[in-house]
Amino acid sequence: MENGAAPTAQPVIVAIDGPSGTGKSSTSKAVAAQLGLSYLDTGAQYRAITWWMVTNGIDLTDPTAIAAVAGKPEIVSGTDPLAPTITVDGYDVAGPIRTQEVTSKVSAVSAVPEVRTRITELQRSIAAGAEGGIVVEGRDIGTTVLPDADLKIFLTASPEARAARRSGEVKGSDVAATREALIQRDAADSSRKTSPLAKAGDAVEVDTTELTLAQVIECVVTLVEEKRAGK
Ligand SMILES: Nc1ncnc2c1ncn2[C@@H]1O[C@H](COP(=O)(O)OP(=O)(O)O)[C@@H](O)[C@H]1O
Ligand SMILES: Nc1ccn([C@H]2C[C@H](O)[C@@H](COP(=O)(O)OP(=O)(O)O)O2)c(=O)n1
Repeated sequence: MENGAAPTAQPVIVAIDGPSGTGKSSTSKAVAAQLGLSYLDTGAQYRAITWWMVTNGIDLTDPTAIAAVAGKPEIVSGTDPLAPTITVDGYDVAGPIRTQEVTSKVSAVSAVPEVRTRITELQRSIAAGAEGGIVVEGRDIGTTVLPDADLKIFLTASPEARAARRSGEVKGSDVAATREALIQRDAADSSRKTSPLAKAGDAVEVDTTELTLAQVIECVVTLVEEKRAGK
């Protein structure tokens, strides 16, 4: 410190990407809570805009129809990792965005460039406004939304582990069917033209297949602390 001022923790921006069921949400929330950072679930935003389109009867087989209304819904994300929230036009959609119908349609909606431009702008403004720093999780955060993030993590896990985790959340669900649906959604998200699901060249890849959630959290917290210490 040149002028003798006490060192302060710089706001840190952490990008966590990866396919469904790799542990992005649980890890990001816990890391943010532990380190006093904000938290943003970008998948919830794509789910929210999809929910609005379904509710308003938009033809989701027609990208032009989706693009025409992409600017209409007002999506607001609350970034407290202990109580994240999401509303559309003031309506709490935390529950409705997790239905099977929304899950099966979100890849089609999120592939439309006008949707991505709109949601990406929103994500960047939330990250810029997070004074203490933020953990942002999604599919294209390290590659497109926040390419200058201080730390980028790419989580992976075998399709079997991911399907077992997801089925564990829904009573009576079929692991084989869940696995097929996950694989299909990954393929759609990875093959779209605009900012597909991809690992940034400078991201640290963590395979969580054989790790407990606590181990993944510890690993990411250590990586953030090392970054902050300038290692
Ligand atoms: N390493 C892990 N081992 C076992 N279960 C996990 C692990 N990471 C996450 N989970 C569980 O798997 C499910 C999906 O995790 P989630 O964080 O929602 O993944 P994502 O956000 O990548 O889709 C949750 O029920 C979560 O508790
Ligand atoms: N940054 C992001 C985040 C999610 N998406 C899209 C693609 C994903 O299939 C859906 C839903 O994401 P979400 O993270 O909620 O999915 P899971 O809960 O991990 O199954 O949104 C995206 O295109 N870009």
